[in-house]
Amino acid sequence: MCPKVSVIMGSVSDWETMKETVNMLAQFGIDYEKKVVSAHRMPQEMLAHAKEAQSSGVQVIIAGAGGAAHLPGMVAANTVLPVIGVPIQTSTLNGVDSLLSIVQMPAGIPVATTAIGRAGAKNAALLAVQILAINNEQLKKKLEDYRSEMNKNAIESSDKLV
Ligand SMILES: Nc1c(C(=O)O)ncn1[C@@H]1O[C@H](COP(=O)(O)O)[C@@H](O)[C@H]1O
Repeated sequence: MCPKVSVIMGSVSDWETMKETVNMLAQFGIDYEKKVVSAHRMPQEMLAHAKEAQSSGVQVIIAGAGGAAHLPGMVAANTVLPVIGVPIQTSTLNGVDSLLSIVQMPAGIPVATTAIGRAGAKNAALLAVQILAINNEQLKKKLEDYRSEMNKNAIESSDKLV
């Protein structure tokens, strides 16, 4: 199966966070690929990845990066596929550096930016699923079931207030 979502990250050190993304994609039965691709350390490979994604059947790219997080923006500049950026939490500046590097794109080249860290990594997957579900009723139903389950758990969580 060719991957529908390409999950890339600037370094193997981002994997702990980006695992949340692939786990959520797997939960929805989405075919994905995962790769280390760095705009800084692998500029030629990054360019090739962005340029070839669409023709290889990818529909959404999720890019996690920390610090001077140029990867999502540089990938977005080289494809018209939707790009979702995940700011990795950093030890020096808590991920605010990553967030600001990803979110402040100039008009014309959007990157859909999530929250910092693991919650953002999870939401990146959910947003990708929502994009894929636009033309997929089965996937839409899975998203509705996921929301219902979350709603039920939240309501029942009051019982834990003892
Ligand atoms: N932000 C980028 C890019 C990029 O944007 O191209 N390449 C690596 N990195 C980030 O550098 C941080 C530290 O990486 P190392 O742990 O490998 O030194 C990682 O969070 C990675 O995403």
